[in-house]
Amino acid sequence: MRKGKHIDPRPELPLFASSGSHELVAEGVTQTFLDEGGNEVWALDDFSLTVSGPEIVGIIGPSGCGKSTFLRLVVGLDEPLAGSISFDSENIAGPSASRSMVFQNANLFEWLTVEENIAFGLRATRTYDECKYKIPRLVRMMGLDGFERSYPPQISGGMTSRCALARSFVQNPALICFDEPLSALDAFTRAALQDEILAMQAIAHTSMILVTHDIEEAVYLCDRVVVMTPRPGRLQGELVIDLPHPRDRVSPEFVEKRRQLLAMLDGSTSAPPGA
Ligand SMILES: Nc1ncnc2c1ncn2[C@@H]1O[C@H](COP(=O)(O)OP(=O)(O)OP(=O)(O)O)[C@@H](O)[C@H]1O
Repeated sequence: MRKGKHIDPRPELPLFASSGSHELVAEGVTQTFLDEGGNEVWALDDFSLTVSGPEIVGIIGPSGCGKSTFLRLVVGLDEPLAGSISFDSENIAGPSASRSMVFQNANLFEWLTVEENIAFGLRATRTYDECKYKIPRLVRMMGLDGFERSYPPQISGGMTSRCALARSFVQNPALICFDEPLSALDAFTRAALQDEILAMQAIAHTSMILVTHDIEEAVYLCDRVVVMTPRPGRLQGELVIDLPHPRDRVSPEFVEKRRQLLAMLDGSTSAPPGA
């Protein structure tokens, strides 16, 4: 057999092995910070959210209402001041390979190549040797062939996002948190990456939480969208997006969901906090 980077070295081993039956339960989550002047900033207040199974849940809300704060709590980078967050009935006490995050700026390590970035989580958890067969597959799935040995400054914004997406999937997470992952991309690349996310989710059965400011992106990708109030972030409302995939962005049903979300967001920004 001819050897080369396009040959799958371990075709018998699974790339993803999620049962898709996971559950995140956040109840009454409250978080505060101290600003530079030592004043208390009330970021989240009594915020609750449940994400069950392989669904994509969008979170939208005014700037500063605590969306990123919530994602950091879910992936275990911070602890809530009050309330609880559990994943598969276990209290979240820190980061775990079962919950990954894709940041707005991709956060690739500039001193590592594309394939080393994708492999980073495997090395960190000492599972590289048994799981390195995934790297060429993820490279191919994400259209990064030929750029495996490139460094982040040498690749385009779209490739950077693809690399971050591949990295988020490498440890077979049950839940991925996306914090405005596509906001820096042009409309064409963004639309392509939205389809990549849907394709990966269909294969991996991953639960996803997507923070976005883009109403159309929320309607295109999500099974339901929660709308938050201005800071301190609370639940303002929720909209189920029960349109079949692939979604047609100009269909009357799609446009109507977009209108409903916009109306909810308008209500969120015009209502006084706590109303
Ligand atoms: N580490 C921190 N120290 C101090 N204040 C913080 C910290 N992290 C967040 N905040 C504050 O908490 C509030 C919520 O921030 P967060 O980033 O979660 O909002 P967001 O909804 O994600 O905003 P955006 O949509 O603009 O990204 C903001 O007022 C922010 O300044």
